[in-house]
Amino acid sequence: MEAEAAVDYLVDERSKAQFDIDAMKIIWAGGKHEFEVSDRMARLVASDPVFRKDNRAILDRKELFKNTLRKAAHAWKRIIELRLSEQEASKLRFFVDEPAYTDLHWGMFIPVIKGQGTEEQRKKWLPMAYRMQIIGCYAQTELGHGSNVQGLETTATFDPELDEFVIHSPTLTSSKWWPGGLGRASTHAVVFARLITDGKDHGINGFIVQLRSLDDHLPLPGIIIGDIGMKFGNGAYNTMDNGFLRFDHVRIPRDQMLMRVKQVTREGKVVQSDVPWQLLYGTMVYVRQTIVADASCALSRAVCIATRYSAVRRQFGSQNGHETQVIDYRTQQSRLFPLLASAYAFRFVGEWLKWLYMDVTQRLQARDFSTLPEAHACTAGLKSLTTSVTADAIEECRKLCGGHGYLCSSGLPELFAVYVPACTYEGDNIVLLLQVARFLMKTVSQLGSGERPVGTTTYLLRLEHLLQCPCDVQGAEDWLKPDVVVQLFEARSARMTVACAKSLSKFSKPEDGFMDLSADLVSVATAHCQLIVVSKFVEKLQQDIPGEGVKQQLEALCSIYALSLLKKHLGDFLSTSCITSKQASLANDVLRSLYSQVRPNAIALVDAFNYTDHFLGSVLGRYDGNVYPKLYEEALKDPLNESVVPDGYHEYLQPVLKQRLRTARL
Ligand SMILES: CCCCCCCC/C=C\CCCCCCCCCCCCC/C=C/C(=O)SCCNC(=O)CCNC(=O)[C@H](O)C(C)(C)COP(=O)(O)OP(=O)(O)OC[C@H]1O[C@@H](n2cnc3c(N)ncnc32)[C@H](O)[C@@H]1OP(=O)(O)O
Ligand SMILES: Cc1cc2nc3c(=O)[nH]c(=O)nc-3n(C[C@H](O)[C@H](O)[C@H](O)COP(=O)(O)OP(=O)(O)OC[C@H]3O[C@@H](n4cnc5c(N)ncnc54)[C@H](O)[C@@H]3O)c2cc1C
Repeated sequence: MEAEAAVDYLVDERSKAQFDIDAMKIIWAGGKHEFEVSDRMARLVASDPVFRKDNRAILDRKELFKNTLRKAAHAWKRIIELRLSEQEASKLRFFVDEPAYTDLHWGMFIPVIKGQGTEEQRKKWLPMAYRMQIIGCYAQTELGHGSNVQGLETTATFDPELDEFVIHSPTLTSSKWWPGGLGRASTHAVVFARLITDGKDHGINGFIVQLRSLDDHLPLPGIIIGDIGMKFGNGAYNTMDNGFLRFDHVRIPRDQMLMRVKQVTREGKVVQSDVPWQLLYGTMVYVRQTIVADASCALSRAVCIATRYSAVRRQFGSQNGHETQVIDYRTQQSRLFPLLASAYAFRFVGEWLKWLYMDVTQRLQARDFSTLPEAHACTAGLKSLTTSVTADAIEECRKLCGGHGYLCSSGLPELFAVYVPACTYEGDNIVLLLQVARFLMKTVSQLGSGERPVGTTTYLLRLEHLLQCPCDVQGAEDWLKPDVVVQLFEARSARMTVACAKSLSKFSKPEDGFMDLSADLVSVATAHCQLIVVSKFVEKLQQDIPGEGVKQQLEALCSIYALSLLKKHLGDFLSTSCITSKQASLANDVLRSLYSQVRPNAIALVDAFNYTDHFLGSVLGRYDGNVYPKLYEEALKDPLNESVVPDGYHEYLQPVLKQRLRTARL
C-alpha cells in the first residue's frame, strides 16, 4: 500500500467555520473547568495501552470479561495513584468506554444506600463501598417482573426470635435476573424483596445482602448465582456480567434492611416514616437523570462520525472537478442536521435536568416533598424521549455512512449494540411515558380545584389561551422567533392533553380508560417532553453565550431542532389546528435555509464535542478524515486475514471444489 501522508483531509472544511470553536467546546462541556477535566481525562485514557478497545468485537466472552476486570482494576489503580476527584474519575470511566460492574457499584449500589439507608447504615456501609472493599449491585428485576416493581416475588420475612430476615426465592419467576455486576463480580447486593412480618405483606423494600465470600469469592450458603449469558452484539454490553440470583432461606441481620422509608422494630412492628414511600424508587430517578446526560454523548458521537465521513465521502456529480461530497446532498442534510441539533438540545436539557435533580434532593433533605412528582415525570419522560431518539439516530448515522457504516471499524455497530438497552433498562420507555401521561392527566384534572401546576407544567395555567390561540406566523422569518415556537409547542401539548383527558372522562373506571387510550397517552407524553426540550434550548440561548458566532450557530440548531420536530409530527400540529398547511410549508422552507446556514459549520460543530480518535473508535469518524487507507489497515488486522488460505480449506472447501470439477467433467 502507498505510504500514508500526514494530511488533514478536513482542513478546508474546518477553515469554513464561522464561529469560535474553542468557545463552543466550553459550552458543550458545561464550563471551562469541565472542559479542562474532560480533555485531560480523554488524553490520559487514549495514551494508556491497557485501555485499548479496538479488539473487543473479536474477543470471546471469557477473554472479554477478564479484560474488563483488568481495565477496571487498572482504572482504580490510576484513580488512587493520581488522587483523582469524583468528577475526574467519572470522566475517566466515560472515556474508558466499557460497561463494567463498577457502573452498578458506583452508579446504583452506593446511591441506593445513600438514598434509602439511615444515617447509621450509611456510616457502616459507604466507607467500605467507597474503598471498593465490597462490590455491590442493584438487584431489583426478576425473571417474572421488571416494569411492575410492586409485583416482585422475592420475600424478606422477619424472624423476631433471631432478629433476622429470611430472604427467599419462592418461585422460578422470583429469581433475580438482569442486575449488572451480579453475575461474576459483586460481593454484595441491594435486593428488593417483599417485606413480611407476622404473616403480613408490607410491600417492597431494599435489603443489603452479602452474596459471595470476601476471602475466596465463593457464593455464600443458600445463594445460587451466575451470569445470564450473551447479549446483543459482539463486545458491546457483553463486558458486563448481568446475573441471576436465587435465595434459599438466606438469613441477614435486621439492620440490613434499608430503613429510611420503613422501619422494622426489634419486636417486628413496621413503622412508616414521614417521607413519601416513592423514595423507594429514588435511585431510579437519579439514574434516569444521568441517562439523559449520557444520551447527548452517545448521539453526538454517532453524529460526529457520520458528519465527518459525509464530508469525506464523494459520490456522483461534480464540484470544481471533484465528485459531490455527500454532505452537500439536501437529503443527507435533512437526515443528519436534525440529529446534530438534537445532540446539542439533549446536552442542554441534560444540564437542566441535573439542576432539577439537585434541587429536588436539597428540598427532600429539608423535608419539602412537593416537587418529587414533577422530578419523577421529567426524569422518566426525558429518559424515554432522549434514549429512543438516540437509539434510532445511531442506526440512522450508520445508514448515512452507507456500506462502510456496517463495518465494525466504523464504530457504529458496537455503539448501537451498547446503547439500545438504554431504551429498556431503568424503565421501559413506553412504561415511563405512561407515567408522564398519568402525571399530566392528574395535573389537568386538578386545575379546577385550585391546585397550581408547577415547573414544566406551568404553561397549563394558560390553558384557555392555549386551546384557541392561532399560530403567530405570517412570513417564513416568524418561524425563527423563539416565543412563537415555544407557544406553538405549548399549544400542541395542551390541546392533546385536554383531548385525552376528555376521552378518559367518558370511562366509568379510569383504569379502563388508561388501558384503552394508552397509545394516545404516549403521544401526549411525548408532546409534553418535546416541549420541555425545546423550551430548555430556548432558555439556554437567553443566557450569556460568549464567543464570536457561537450564539448564532446555537440559534440555528435550536430552530432546526424545533422545526424538524414540527415536520416529523405534522399530523399532531395540523389535527389540533395549531398551524395551517401554509404555515407548515413555510416552516419547511425555513428548515432548508437553516441547513444551508449550518453546512459550512458542520465539521466545526462536531469538532466542538472534542472527542479523541481513541474514544470515537471509528475509522470513518477520524479527525483527519484519512478514511480509505485506514479502512484497509483495519481489514488486514482481521483474524481471517492472518493466513492467505483460510483454516478449513482442506477439510471443507477443497473437497467441494474438487467435486465440482468432477461434475463438470461428466
Ligand atoms: C472498565 C472501566 C471501569 C472504570 C472504573 C472506574 C471507577 C469508577 C469511578 C467512578 C465512576 C462513576 C460511574 C458511574 C456510572 C453510572 C452509570 C449508571 C449506569 C446505569 C446502568 C443501568 C443499568 C440498569 C439498571 C436497571 O435497570 S435497575 C431496574 C430499573 N427498573 C425500573 O426502572 C422499573 C420501572 N418501573 C417503575 O419504575 C415502577 O414500577 C412504575 C412503572 C413507576 C410503576 O410503579 P407502581 O408503584 O406500580 O405504579 P403507579 O401506581 O403508577 O405509581 C404510584 C405513584 O408513585 C409515583 N411514582 C412512580 N415512580 C416514581 C418515582 N421513581 N419517583 C417518584 N414517584 C414515583 C407515581 O407517579 C404514582 O404517583 P401518584 O399516585 O401520585 O399518581
Ligand atoms: C442491559 C440491561 C441491564 C439491566 N440492568 C439491571 C440492573 O442492574 N438491575 C436491575 O434490577 N434490573 C436491570 N435490568 C432490567 C431492566 O430494568 C428491565 O428489563 C426493565 O425495567 C424492563 O422491564 P421488563 O424486562 O420487565 O419489561 P416488560 O415490562 O416485560 O416489557 C415487555 C413489553 O411490555 C410492555 N409493557 C409492560 N408493561 C406495560 C404497561 N403497563 N403498559 C403498556 N405496555 C407495557 C413494554 O413496553 C414492553 O414492550 C437491566 C436490563 C437490561 C436490558
